Amino acid sequence: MIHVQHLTKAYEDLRRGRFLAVDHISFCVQPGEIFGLLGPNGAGKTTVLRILSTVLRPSSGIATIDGYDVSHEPAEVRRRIGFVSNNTAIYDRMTAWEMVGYFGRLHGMQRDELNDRLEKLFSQLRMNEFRDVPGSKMSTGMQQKVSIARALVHDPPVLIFDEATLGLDVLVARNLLEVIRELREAGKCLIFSTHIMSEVERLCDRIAIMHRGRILDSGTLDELVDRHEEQNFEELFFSLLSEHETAESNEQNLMSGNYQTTTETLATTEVVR
Ligand SMILES: Nc1ncnc2c1ncn2[C@@H]1O[C@H](COP(=O)(O)OP(=O)(O)OP(=O)(O)O)[C@@H](O)[C@H]1O
Repeated sequence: MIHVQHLTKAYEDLRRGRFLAVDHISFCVQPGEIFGLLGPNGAGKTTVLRILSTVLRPSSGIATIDGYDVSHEPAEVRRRIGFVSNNTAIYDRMTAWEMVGYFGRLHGMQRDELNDRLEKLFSQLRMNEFRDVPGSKMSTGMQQKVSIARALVHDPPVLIFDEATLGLDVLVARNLLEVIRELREAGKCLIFSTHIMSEVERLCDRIAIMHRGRILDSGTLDELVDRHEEQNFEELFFSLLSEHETAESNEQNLMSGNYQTTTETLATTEVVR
């Protein structure tokens, strides 16, 4: 359903010059699967998700959703995706019902079809008790549900969650993860970015660990832990990041003739940790 091949996004800024925010990454996600992108701030997760949702154009590489290319067929891609972030951008004066309906109309849904869909969504997401509450009076949990309903209103097969639990209290975040699991059961294809390890551990079928634009490794939780012979996921995560940083600094040192072996540098890293 989602296919990404050698995807790259280059940026330029005053401090770093030209650099790759996304550096030749590849992965696929199937229907009925939750794929987690895990990485620290600046890893490139949002950039990948913005490319998938057609907001940004890649510098090179290919990304398709249901066979449609994000660069060449953006309208077809947008019909097939829903995007949820932590920025709910709820309109103060619209009620929950009006807001989700408004997005349905933007997707070209006709009145009868839209009403049926809203009834279904509001009961599925348990939103009926606040269907007439305006945005200005909604709790954070209500706002987050509206933003999910808005992303689901046109019944897309693919859902993209970008740090969607950021800033939510524990209970609301837990409910959101529950909704995501239900969407998987309904056969949706889900991609979920976070910097919180426990979320991917609890939720994701497969995980890609991202750092400085690259996917360092990907697989199921068990595959990752086995492959790297680490005690647990946390150890594995930090050791992958530190190996990558060592390799990068060795590359730079090599240029300046100040080369250290990976083992030597890693040993130093262990002590620092
Ligand atoms: N428009 C831009 N111009 C230049 N650099 C950018 C731009 N947008 C993002 N970046 C840089 O690209 C890198 C990846 O950013 P991105 O937002 O994708 O990371 P992230 O993994 O989502 O992290 P975060 O959780 O902090 O958003 C970062 O180094 C960021 O500073």
